[in-house]
Amino acid sequence: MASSGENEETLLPFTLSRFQVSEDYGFLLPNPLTELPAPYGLWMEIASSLPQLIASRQLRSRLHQVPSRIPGLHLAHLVLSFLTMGYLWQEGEEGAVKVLPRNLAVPFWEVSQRLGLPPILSHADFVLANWKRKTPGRNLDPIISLPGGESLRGFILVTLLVEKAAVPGIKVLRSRKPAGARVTVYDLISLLDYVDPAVFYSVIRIFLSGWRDNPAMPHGLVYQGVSEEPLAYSGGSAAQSSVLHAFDELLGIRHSAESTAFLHRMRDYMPPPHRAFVEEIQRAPSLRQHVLSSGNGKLCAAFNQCVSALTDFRTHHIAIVTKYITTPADGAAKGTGGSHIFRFLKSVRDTTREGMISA
Ligand code: HEM
Repeated sequence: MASSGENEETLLPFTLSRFQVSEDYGFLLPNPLTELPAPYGLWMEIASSLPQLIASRQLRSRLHQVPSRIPGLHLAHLVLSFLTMGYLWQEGEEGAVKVLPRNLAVPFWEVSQRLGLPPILSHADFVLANWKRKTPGRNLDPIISLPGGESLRGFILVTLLVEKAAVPGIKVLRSRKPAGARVTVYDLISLLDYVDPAVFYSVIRIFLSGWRDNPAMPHGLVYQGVSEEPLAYSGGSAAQSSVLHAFDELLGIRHSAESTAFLHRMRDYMPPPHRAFVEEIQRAPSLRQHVLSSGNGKLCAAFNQCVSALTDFRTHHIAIVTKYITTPADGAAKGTGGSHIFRFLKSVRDTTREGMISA
């Protein structure tokens, strides 16, 4: 079923409301709000004393105290990204639209600019910002869902638990002290058994698809009111998670030029502070070099254990991708990010293994 945002736009009637012109108030904003919701209270408080603050020359110092972070932006991006994916893929791959309407595109673009995130659903939305406790201290649930039922919930939560399980490892990166807890990523990934491969392939994969290197949207997407030229962005993928990027950099893993180009492009989909974290580790003095030059056997063994765990994770992940993409697709593998996935995943796994220090 072909439905185009452009056609719908040309059919719209010439009504006042379409142009935000009121029947009763004309160009005036009807019934303007007089209070901002709680997080913006400080702006309101300062604004209501503007003449006094200017007269006493205190305005600048007061404004310097206002936090630059606008609360709620992550939730806004999460919501708009899910709405956008729903809008795009409502009719499946064959019925994708070419234009994102202005009322979604403009706020999504503005919120994305503020956060330094791309205007598409990324791992940062799908997983990092998309969790809540069902009851305080109890089970977790995604905040927003797409079609896919319990399989979608399982997929989001398992990926989230992998992020959580990596926390001791991330702390080591910062403090350089031993973690004291071993990441049980395999056990977590086994929980993917709750995700039905057929549902993943035919439903979840579609809603995570982007509009770059995607035959269903070869020309990208026009963000109406933002750009007349179509824009191309990759879909959501855990390749955008900072965890593996950080561990790769710490252990000095060097992937092939092609894989590195893809993985570095995925860094553009990370929240900028997380990208900066990964880059900081990349710039730090080489741990591998330190271990090598120490001549300490125990240190070498510990280092190799880390590389081996990372290799095993990637081997396990290849088996998962076979189960969830190759098998349901009957051999015609397509990546959620549109890469030649097996060549890529195996190359990344093999170059990880090559990071071992030989005795
Ligand atoms: C149903 C489960 C899963 C499927 C079908 C799947 C699929 C894929 C695919 C197709 C790629 C290639 C890049 C792309 O096309 O975007 C990829 C990459 C990646 N995935 Fe998954 N994935 C799954 C679960 C997970 C989980 C739970 C994690 C853990 C956080 C994860 C971590 C990664 C990472 C880190 C990469 C980048 C390649 C690497 O660094 O080895 N994936 N995945």
